[in-house]
Amino acid sequence: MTSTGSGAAFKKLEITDVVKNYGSKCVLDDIDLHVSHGEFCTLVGPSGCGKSTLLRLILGQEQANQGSILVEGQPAGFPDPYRGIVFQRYSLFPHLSVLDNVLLGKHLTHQRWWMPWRRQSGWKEEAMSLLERVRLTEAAEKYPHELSGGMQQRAAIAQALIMKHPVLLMDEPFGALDPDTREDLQIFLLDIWEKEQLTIFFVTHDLEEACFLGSRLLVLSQYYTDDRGNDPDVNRGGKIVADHPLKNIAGSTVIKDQMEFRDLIESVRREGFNPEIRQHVDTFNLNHPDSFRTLNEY
Ligand SMILES: Nc1ncnc2c1ncn2[C@@H]1O[C@H](COP(=O)(O)OP(=O)(O)OP(=O)(O)O)[C@@H](O)[C@H]1O
Repeated sequence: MTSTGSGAAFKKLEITDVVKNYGSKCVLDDIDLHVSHGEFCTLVGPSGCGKSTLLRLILGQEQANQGSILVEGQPAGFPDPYRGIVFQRYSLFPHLSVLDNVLLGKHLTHQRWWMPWRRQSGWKEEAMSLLERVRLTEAAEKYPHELSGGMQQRAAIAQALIMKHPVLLMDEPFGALDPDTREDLQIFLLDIWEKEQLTIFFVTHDLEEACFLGSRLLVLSQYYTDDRGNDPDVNRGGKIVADHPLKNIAGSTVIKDQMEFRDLIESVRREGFNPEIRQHVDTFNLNHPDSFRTLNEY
């Protein structure tokens, strides 16, 4: 794609009729989705429904078999500074200090092979200010193994933020953390999302986390029916079966105790997680204005 470089304002990601197969197995079956600047999309679904695959397609790490993924109207192509990713683990290099880990992306994108490994003026200040933002100033010269899991993920977020990727993709970034650290980082991420006006695509197994963090909740599932009927042998890939606009309140977890919030979690569970309950494609509750479904021919 034609990149406008990191830090550019992002307007729209358009996914249309996307199909992804691995061999004869259909993993994603006709995905249609538009994501606009500033949305915080959380993506949930049963194991194996294709969440990480969808993230890899958006990143450009893999290519769809059919359909198109456009970023600013250009084919998503291969990974570029437009899209950054934070994984559950292993985003940090163990032999680099926290500061050097944060600076790594700068070196890789700006340095040439004939240049010595040298920080350019301003980079260190920028990295230190981000480390302050993620509350890791004291840990700047430490190595990843000297940090707790929560600190490592905060460092990984700083590593992604320094690149100013217009779209931040996060694959279970808090999945390995204890509940308190996880909630702490949820609040932290909401705060950064709001202040930096990021566009985030966040995969999680935790429905509470998805309902709490997102401005938009997407449910991807292989448990649905269509005109092919209920035959379990039908090679059914994941589809977006629900798309809910959400109202999140940055900085407050009070919403987690409210009945409406608990009800939403239960309805999401029914919509996509129970193989015994299968909606027909015609009844999907895609009630977000940027969600739509093109018709399949079976
Ligand atoms: N490179 C690959 N080659 C073959 N099959 C793959 C490959 N990557 C994923 N798959 C298969 O595609 C399906 C979807 O995998 P994916 O990891 O995207 O699901 P997921 O929803 O993220 O799962 P989980 O919630 O368990 O992490 C799985 O059946 C998986 O085995």
